[in-house]
Amino acid sequence: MNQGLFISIEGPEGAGKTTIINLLASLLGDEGFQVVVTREPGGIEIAEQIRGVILNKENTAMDARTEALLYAAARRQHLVEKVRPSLVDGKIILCDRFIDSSLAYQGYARGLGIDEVLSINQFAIEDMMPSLTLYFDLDPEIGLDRISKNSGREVNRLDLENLEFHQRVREGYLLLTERFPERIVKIDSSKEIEQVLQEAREKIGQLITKLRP
Ligand SMILES: Nc1ncnc2c1ncn2[C@@H]1O[C@H](COP(=O)(O)OP(=O)(O)OP(=O)(O)O)[C@@H](O)[C@H]1O
Ligand SMILES: Cc1cn([C@H]2C[C@H](O)[C@@H](COP(=O)(O)O)O2)c(=O)[nH]c1=O
Repeated sequence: MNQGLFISIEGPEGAGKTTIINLLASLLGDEGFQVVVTREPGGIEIAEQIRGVILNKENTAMDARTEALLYAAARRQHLVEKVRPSLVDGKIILCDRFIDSSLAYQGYARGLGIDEVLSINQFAIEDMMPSLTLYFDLDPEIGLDRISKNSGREVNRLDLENLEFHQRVREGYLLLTERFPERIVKIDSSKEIEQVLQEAREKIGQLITKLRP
């Protein structure tokens, strides 16, 4: 039985996902909620190993379908080992990226097809979807500029794709917000961090009343 709350946070590179997740976790923790911060691909040992393979800059020969399958495999393991048990324990899970990243990056931007990528992911996740997805919308030029100034962040294989690719990622996300309006909420992440945080906290608000400690 799921008693917690599964929330995914999505958006292009540099949209502010990690920044806002950490601030949200701190806010919600102060309010007495048990919060798990995690990420995809990764979050547990096996999935972090898969992350290493996918994002390795040397792996330039990686086929798009191989890439999609590796993301789905990492997702499966992470779900089984971390997301599901945390939900059963009644925790709020803030997950930095989930299935919509695969739909936007592999399905749309790589051109594999949103429905094709959805179908391999349905095998991986069965029926485990987030109750809410916060999509941080940002012009990729601004996002790439932000991460280029963040010297602590390692550049990965996906970052090295050209601007057109990152623009398609954004288009893909925008299509997803139209397709799944009951789940995905769009937030303008070109605003100041405090404003983005406040909006994200408000969107989570209605859902967490039942978990209030
Ligand atoms: N609203 C904002 N306005 C200006 N700068 C921001 C904002 N949000 C985050 N930043 C800065 O942008 C950079 C990228 O932020 P962050 O790492 O949170 O993005 P991200 O979406 O997690 O990126 P990625 O998915 O590419 O790792 C950081 O240096 C962060 O301080
Ligand atoms: C889950 C997932 C991720 N990606 C891409 C998106 C980013 O370019 C990297 C992850 O790096 P981050 O700094 O942790 O955001 O992987 C993807 O293409 N497909 C996916 O399913």
